[in-house]
Amino acid sequence: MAKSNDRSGIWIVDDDRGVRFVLAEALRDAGLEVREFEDTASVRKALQEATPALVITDVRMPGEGGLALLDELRAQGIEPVIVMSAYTDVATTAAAYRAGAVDYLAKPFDLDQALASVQRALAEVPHADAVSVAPTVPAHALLGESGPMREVFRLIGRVAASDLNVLITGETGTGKELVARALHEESARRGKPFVALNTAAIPSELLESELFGHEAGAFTGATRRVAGRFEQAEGGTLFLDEIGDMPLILQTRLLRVLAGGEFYRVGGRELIRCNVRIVAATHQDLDARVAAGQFRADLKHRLDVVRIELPPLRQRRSDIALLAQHFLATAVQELRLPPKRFSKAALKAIAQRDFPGNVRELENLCRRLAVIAAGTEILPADLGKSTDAQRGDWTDALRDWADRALERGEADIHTRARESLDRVLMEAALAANEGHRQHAAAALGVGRNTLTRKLGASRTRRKS
Ligand SMILES: Nc1ncnc2c1ncn2[C@@H]1O[C@H](COP(=O)(O)OP(=O)(O)OP(=O)(O)O)[C@@H](O)[C@H]1O
Repeated sequence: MAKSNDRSGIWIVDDDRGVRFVLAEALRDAGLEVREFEDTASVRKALQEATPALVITDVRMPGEGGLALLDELRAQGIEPVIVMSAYTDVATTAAAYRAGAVDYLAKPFDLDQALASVQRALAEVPHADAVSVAPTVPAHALLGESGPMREVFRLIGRVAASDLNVLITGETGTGKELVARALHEESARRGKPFVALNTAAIPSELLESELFGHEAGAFTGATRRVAGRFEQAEGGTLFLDEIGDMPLILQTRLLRVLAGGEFYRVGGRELIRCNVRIVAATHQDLDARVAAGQFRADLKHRLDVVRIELPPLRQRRSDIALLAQHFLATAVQELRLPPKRFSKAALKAIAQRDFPGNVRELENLCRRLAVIAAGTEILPADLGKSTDAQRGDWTDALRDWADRALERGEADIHTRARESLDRVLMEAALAANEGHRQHAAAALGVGRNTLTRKLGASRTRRKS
């Protein structure tokens, strides 16, 4: 068959179906054409008929690995190639760049980071018009009919067009990132990048280079110049999530950049001017952190020009039915399940629940119901099943937590999970034994010293 000269589409090569799916969905959401491959053999076959605009490949796969494919692609003049891998050792990374990769995504990666990398790479492709590149991920609908949400919509409408910095506050899962995207989409910056960075998920020693980029040779392993989030967001909006957790030293650096509108890359000498709107978010009480000396008052003033407070879901129960129906329909469609709907009684029962994890928790519940409810109509009894499943098997909740933490690339997941496990067990045992340590230790089947040591560790950590 004749091979077309058009370079079209992004080809994703990974034996892990989950990674392929998530990445492909994100790229399609951004308006890009995507093909998925589970091994290099199927890529070689497809190359006989078509030429991709860009290839994103995993390194280690059963059979032939991604680096061999890179050689082959280079021989055919097919560039750029982005490599992704869970192996971030210097040898693998260096081998990928030597073989001609333009970027290296360390798994688990942040989807915004992957998208930014793809867009940078596509900008280099000679016939890039063969691929439709949407500059931003389209905003997902921010739903709500309750009084508090109407107030949020009104505020978004009022401040979006201004270039004022916005601080969004609210408990976890209340939709802070969605509000930030809505602010961007409703502003004149729409069409320019929306770049999100969770400052709490990045080790503090990497945060500076993540924000401002670095030059080749700036530190060990910095083999080439990398643009930071500020540069990636040029002309658009930079969303700094969990700003309350930003280390003080970086708060100082950020403040200087916001005040002066210019910065240096790490290890760089060229002063870079930036035009970026900052939207920050936090689930913490920023005023309390300022009072405690953990957050700079002057930085807070810069960020907190307009404040949007997202109420927890339990304070806007009238939104629950609308959201639940939306999430159920979306889950059914995504998972390709037969259509399902809530009975009136089930919707009423859901609306009466408290959701400590807010909209995200409701979304997870609806996804679970989409899978486990037997009939086409979800009944109150199905909710019971879902709760029992959660209560009976806490590993489901742990799994949800781990999935989320991994997706966000958070650090020290294992340590934090162990600490939570210890804390929950100890608190439960102490409560059940009226605070009597010896009895609590005996009930848990651990020694008293172990209990005391762990209690001490958990207290210190919570204070810090
Ligand atoms: N009003 C809403 N309408 C539709 N979906 C929503 C709404 N609010 C939140 N969601 C969905 O709930 C999930 C959590 O929202 P989001 O990530 O914006 O919360 P967040 O407050 O930024 O959470 P965190 O503080 O944990 O980062 C997302 O999947 C989002 O799409």
